[in-house]
Amino acid sequence: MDELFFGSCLPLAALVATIFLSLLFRLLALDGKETAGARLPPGPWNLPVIGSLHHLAGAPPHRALLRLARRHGPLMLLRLGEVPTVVVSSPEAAAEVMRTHDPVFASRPQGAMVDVVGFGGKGIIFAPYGEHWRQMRKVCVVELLSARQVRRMERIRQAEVSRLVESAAAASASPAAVNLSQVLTALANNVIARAVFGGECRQQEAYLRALEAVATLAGGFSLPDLFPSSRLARWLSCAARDLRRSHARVVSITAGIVQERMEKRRTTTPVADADVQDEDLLDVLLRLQEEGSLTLPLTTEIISAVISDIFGAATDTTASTLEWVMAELIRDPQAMSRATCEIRQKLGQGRVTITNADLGDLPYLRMVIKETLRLRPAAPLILRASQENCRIMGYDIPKGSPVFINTFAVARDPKYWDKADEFRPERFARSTPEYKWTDIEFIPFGAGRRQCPGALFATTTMELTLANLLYHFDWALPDGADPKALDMSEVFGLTIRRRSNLCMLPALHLPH
Ligand code: HEM
Repeated sequence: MDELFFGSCLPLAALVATIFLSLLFRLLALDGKETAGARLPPGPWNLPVIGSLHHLAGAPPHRALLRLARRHGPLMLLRLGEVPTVVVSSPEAAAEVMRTHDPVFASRPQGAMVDVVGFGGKGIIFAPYGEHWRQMRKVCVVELLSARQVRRMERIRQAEVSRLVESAAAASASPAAVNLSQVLTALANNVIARAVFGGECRQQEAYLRALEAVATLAGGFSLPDLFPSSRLARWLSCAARDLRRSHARVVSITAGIVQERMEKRRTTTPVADADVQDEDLLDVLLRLQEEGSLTLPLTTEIISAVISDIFGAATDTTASTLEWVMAELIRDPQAMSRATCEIRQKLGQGRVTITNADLGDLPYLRMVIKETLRLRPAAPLILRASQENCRIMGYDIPKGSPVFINTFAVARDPKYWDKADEFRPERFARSTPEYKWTDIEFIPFGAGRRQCPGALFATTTMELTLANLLYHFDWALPDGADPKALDMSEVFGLTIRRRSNLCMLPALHLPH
């Protein structure tokens, strides 16, 4: 169990020993009382104090939980520290949680770290299911991330992808490899930053750095979340302190950006229709605030929280998926060749600019993205919490239980997926070329009321980027390295990233 897991600055053994006595009696007392008479899901054996945590050692949590599910079943109860946590690992169990009982599980777990990252529920991702969440969800779906808004962002995507193509073209003239991990992260950051702030935000770099610090600290399980009743755990945890500090920086930078924009809006001529067309997402939120048309007032604090949530949800997920796509393709020359031929044949020779409108009929490219999302879901553990007592698959789930939906396990269920561990984009040939994301065995964007509202935004960016990378370049690993030996290990954080940077050599494709 590594530091990332606990986000703490003291070794695990010392911490566990220190808090052991203060928790042991309370835990033993609770175990019997709260679950009397209930038929709880099965799970692995527990140790005092740390509960089931030792079962998660040695592998990223989504993989360790899949291993446990194969032994204990699709609905498990684990005790993570002192928190009884339900883990869902099959399409059937996911359907019960995210469809049949969706409203019961439409909240996210609360906790010391989540409260900080989630702006105390004022944003959208960690907002409890209720009026505020409903309103912000509507604002996201109708105003910020609608199909119309995604189309309007075309210019931004184009500009950022062109920048990426230019830098890869420059690299192709030298022996240097392109660090795809870096450039794809920059691309995802810039697309979302320009969508939210427009083109002229001075603090963008500082903001992204502060957000990255928060994401690093918030990834994994932290002592305060594992031992919520222990003041000692809170006191000992550096992660919580560091997180609060980094988060305060995000809040202060966002407040500065919002304040500056409010000033600018006050001093410029009122909105005409043409201006509305040019609004970035911050403008949209400030316009809604000025109009005062929402049921609950849209405070500046809420605007800051929603903006940070969109950044947090959009950047690493998109970048890491693109990285994995390129890594999977380089390891599978047949798939790489098929995807590349498809796009080159479809677009013909000599195209400088490729737009999303050009990508209407590229079924294989979409299959590649879908298969990558299945094998490498950016957010493999979806967090929910039960709002009332509920029965799932014949087991009792007590009110307030955190629930992890392991989308990674769901997308590897052998009942639904043949040779589930292999990268085989063709398996998606059976479905429509549209992204419907309705099959419960394939839920990289979640399902139900809390399903990702940014799926269209993400897939549009990923398709355009990938199409450009494959149309303009042939790719290889540096120094003639064997693609099969490429390091594919993962780091578990807020998203699943590659442990090592993905560096590849682009060769500019010159049509014959
Ligand atoms: C490959 C890219 C992405 C993946 C894999 C992904 C995945 C997810 C998942 C699994 C959830 C939780 C869903 C649930 O509870 O059922 C989620 C929530 C969310 N995502 Fe995404 N996402 C991606 C990109 C984006 C983008 C680009 C945006 C915005 C521009 C976005 C905005 C959000 C928001 C606001 C939520 C919270 C929704 C709520 O709680 O009501 N995501 N995403």
